[in-house]
Amino acid sequence: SLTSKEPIDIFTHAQPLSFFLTKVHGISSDYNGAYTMSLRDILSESMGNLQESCQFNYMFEIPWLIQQYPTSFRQKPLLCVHGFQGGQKAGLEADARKFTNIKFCQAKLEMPYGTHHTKMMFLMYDNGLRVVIHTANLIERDWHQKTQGIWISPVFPKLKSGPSPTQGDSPTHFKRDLLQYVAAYKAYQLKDWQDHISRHDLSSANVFIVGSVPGRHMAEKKHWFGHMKLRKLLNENGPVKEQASKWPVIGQFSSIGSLGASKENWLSVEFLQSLATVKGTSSVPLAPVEFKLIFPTVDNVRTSLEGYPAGGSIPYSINVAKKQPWLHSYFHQWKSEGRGRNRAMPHIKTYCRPSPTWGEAAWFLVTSSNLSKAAWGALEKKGSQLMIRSYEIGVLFIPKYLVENAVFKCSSKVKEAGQKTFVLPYDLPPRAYTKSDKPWIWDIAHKELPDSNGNMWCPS
Ligand SMILES: O=C(O)c1c[nH]c2c(Br)cccc2c1=O
Repeated sequence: SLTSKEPIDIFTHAQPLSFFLTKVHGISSDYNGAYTMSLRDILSESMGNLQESCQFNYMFEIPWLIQQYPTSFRQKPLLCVHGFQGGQKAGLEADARKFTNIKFCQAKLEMPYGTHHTKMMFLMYDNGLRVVIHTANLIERDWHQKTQGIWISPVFPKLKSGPSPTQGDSPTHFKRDLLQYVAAYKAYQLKDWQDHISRHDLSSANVFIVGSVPGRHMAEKKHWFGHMKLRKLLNENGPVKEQASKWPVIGQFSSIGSLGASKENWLSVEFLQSLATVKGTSSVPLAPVEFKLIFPTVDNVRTSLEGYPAGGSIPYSINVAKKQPWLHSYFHQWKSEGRGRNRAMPHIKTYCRPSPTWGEAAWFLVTSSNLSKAAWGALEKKGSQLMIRSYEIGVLFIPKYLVENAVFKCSSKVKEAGQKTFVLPYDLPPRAYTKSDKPWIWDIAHKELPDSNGNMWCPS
């Protein structure tokens, strides 16, 4: 059982799955203990003596970010990797002017409508390298009253031999795939971090990387990124057909892109085909697979801790929603009674394959990728190439690399969780929208019912 509240003890107690939610202000402390971390916790001295760090993200509040490091670490070299251009890039650099230890790397975004969504930390300690992959922007609001997901690696020790792209890899090829992801930036500012990674022993990594990099990926590269990487990983390491071909698939996210005029355009064929892949086949799923999507209702947002402003981070726009009414029949409410987070709106993105009895799961993915073709990729030219617009990254948990079973025992009831239970961010089974439920759409005004803070919502 958990004794102290020291971050390193929370970390140790959560091994080997090492999957956390961010602490939430304003809920019972019962739900801010085991399996939860704040940014200060992650960066704390108890987790390691920091030498330098690298923060990949989409949004940054520089002074707030520096404040989350312990005082003794605030002058250490910090590289911030972003996708901003023009005025936003200038604004970011201006905010960091007085912090002489901060450098920037602008990720190239050559595909229109692409963004740098990836949320990842490289933490170099005096005794090794730690990697964190998560879903929160480096802004206070993202760590205050939302549900966010975090995977934290062990501290990877330095290789006694010199740098190597292959030495110190894990059965999940974590080192190969992380180096491949970082190399895709082709950015000189990342060279030192590529070197750091190659000099460390990542053989204890027990999750797979599922990343996205902008571009038109062909031939073998088609399976390196996006939903085709997930398809490949599930083809090689997924559940066997006999066991899971009738199990449902869950998608949970905080934003949605244009998916086409009907489900066949992308969602239920191309995307679901990847998510429903079982070992040995990536052909069209034998029996139709149930696909359940978890996306907040207007009422979920209105009654949340933040109230309607929570919807400011759930950017589903009416112009996109009106083109795809067919999508909303897949939707389920945000419910997280087990984690005490019914009112902490999701900014986490997760995908998983639970059993029909909801007590087990064949795999679980936490990622920056929302439900969009920009993030996951869309096949082009008769499926010969995968077109991706944005940078994304997530980690895939496969039972046989983590527990002695072929499936995870899973539950959101954190108070009942055993050591080997996969503690979920939301309740299963998912709860369907009621007749009167509407999906949250951020540019629709709400002037009738006040939110939990007594305010209305008047987007301009
Ligand atoms: O990568 C992310 O996390 C996000 C990307 N785009 C956003 C927009 Br557009 C509006 C509000 C919030 C977000 C956001 O949180």
